[in-house]
Amino acid sequence: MKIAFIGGGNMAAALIAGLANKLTPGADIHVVDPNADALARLHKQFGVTTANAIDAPVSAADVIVLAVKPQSMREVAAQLAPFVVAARQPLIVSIAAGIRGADLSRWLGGYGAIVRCMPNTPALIGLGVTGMVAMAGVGEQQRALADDILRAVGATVWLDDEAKIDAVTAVSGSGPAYVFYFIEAMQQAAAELGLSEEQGKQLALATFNGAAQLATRSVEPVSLLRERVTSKGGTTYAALTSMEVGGVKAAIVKAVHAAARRGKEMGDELGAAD
Ligand SMILES: NC(=O)C1=CN([C@@H]2O[C@H](COP(=O)(O)OP(=O)(O)OC[C@H]3O[C@@H](n4cnc5c(N)ncnc54)[C@H](OP(=O)(O)O)[C@@H]3O)[C@@H](O)[C@H]2O)C=CC1
Ligand SMILES: O=C(O)[C@@H]1CCC=N1
Repeated sequence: MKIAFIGGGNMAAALIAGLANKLTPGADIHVVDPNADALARLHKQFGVTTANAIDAPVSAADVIVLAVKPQSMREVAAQLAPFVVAARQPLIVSIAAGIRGADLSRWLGGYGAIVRCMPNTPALIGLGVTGMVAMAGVGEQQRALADDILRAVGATVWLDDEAKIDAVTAVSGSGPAYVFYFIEAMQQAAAELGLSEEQGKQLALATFNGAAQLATRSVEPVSLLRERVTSKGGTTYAALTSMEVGGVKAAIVKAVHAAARRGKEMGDELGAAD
């Protein structure tokens, strides 16, 4: 299977790391990006072929992954349109936040074989999760192909309604950043309490890994697992009370809503009719 990536930045690199020489040989992955350093790194690491502008190997691809910034998508789609027409019905996979399938299809000259995906960066180590929705022009085989690609880098969750992808973006697309933010806060507190940087890192990361695994493997709700840590009048109670007083949970819920709103807003702004 030949896969072309338009855009070879952070998220493309995470996906390529999971796919190259696993689902398909590195040499069957072609990456287009104006940034020569990014291309050199990807070529060296994974053996992918590269180009600084859309070229013939893109037309030869079975799957074209659009991994540029949402703000670049319209221009890139216009550049890509003649190559898609020349090709044999490739599957287009867009990972851009906000960009709606109908807008992308219009920019591609009415091309409809588009799957809209929202992966996340743990794809880099095969532990990603991707929300996906197929546009009406996607056949069963292409839908299965999209699923194979994203399952090579983690789990997939199919949606029946494209509007829900803004929620996926807010929860799991952006989600790793919230987790890293929480880990940073734990590490800062560890340092303030006199632990070394290394000790704080080890304790915070092992706690996140352990708690996430416990929650994943447990049949019980996460709230019950939380209660089991919280002894009456004890240390966890003191911490959680402080978080409640500080409005931490409400702030997190509000933040996730802000991300979802931003996704919709980007769709409105960037997809506005020509
Ligand atoms: N980062 C994440 O966690 C996630 C990102 N996404 C989505 O993935 C997409 C890419 O994000 P991310 O990887 O973070 O962004 P990056 O900025 O890291 O990557 C985008 C890349 O596209 C390149 N580029 C710009 N214009 C073109 C062009 N005309 N043709 C080919 N390549 C071009 C950029 O080059 P240059 O830097 O020189 O402009 C850059 O290397 C976005 O749409 C984002 O919404 C989705 C899920 C998660
Ligand atoms: O921040 C963003 O817009 C992208 C989409 C999800 C994660 N990063």
